[in-house]
Amino acid sequence: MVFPAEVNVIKHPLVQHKLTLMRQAETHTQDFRRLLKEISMLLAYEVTRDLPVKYEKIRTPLAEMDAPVLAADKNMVIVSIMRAGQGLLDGMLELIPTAKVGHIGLYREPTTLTVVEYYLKLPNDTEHRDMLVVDPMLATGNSAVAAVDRLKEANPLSIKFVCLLAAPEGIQCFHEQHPDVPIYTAAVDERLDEHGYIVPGVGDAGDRLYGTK
Ligand SMILES: O=P(O)(O)OC[C@H]1O[C@H](OP(=O)(O)OP(=O)(O)O)[C@H](O)[C@@H]1O
Ligand SMILES: O=c1cc[nH]c(=O)[nH]1
Ligand SMILES: [Mg+2]
Repeated sequence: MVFPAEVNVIKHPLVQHKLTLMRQAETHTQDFRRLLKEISMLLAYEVTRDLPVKYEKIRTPLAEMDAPVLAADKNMVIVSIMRAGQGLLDGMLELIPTAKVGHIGLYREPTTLTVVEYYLKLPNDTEHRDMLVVDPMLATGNSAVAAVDRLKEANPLSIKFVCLLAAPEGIQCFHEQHPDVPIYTAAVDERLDEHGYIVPGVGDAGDRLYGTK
């Protein structure tokens, strides 16, 4: 499984407009969650551009035709990095309802920014599936690297990492460890602050999604 490293920034105006709304400090939980769901559908559209299709004979009201459908033998697994990954997962599943879902529970220890894994549950046929790993934030990159380290053990056909925002530091770290995994993001921000938060960013994605502190 070796692909060239890539960062795909989805510059579509709808994505950028919704991201701006999410960034604003006065945007409350309900709207933040709705906007992330809407953006995740648009990201899903971009990240699935190369899905294979096959042709099946169908009948419209007027004629028969060979029409494209998703090739059933190339189903996907979407893995959410909990907790904030859930905010991307929901929209993706609306667009790709046949995908199976895995969960990996990780949190960033706030002082050292190292990663603690607390949960892992994957479908048992992952080696026959293409995998999308979703988490809104790629900050230091530690969480994404730890997740993909673990998920590679399940030997999926391919892996793509999908986020809302990435910091240059996180992209570099991720590429060093996983040069074969392309990144899809709505924006690459300026930098990390001294607490490892993305600046200008959206703040703490999990807290803003679920109204915690
Ligand atoms: O690139 P990193 O520096 O590792 O930071 C990114 C991680 O931080 C956030 O999760 P958090 O640890 O806050 O957990 P939560 O989703 O449960 O809020 C975010 O959802 C990523 O998983
Ligand atoms: O800016 C950041 C960095 C890590 N996790 C977040 O939720 N936000
Ligand atoms: Mg958080």
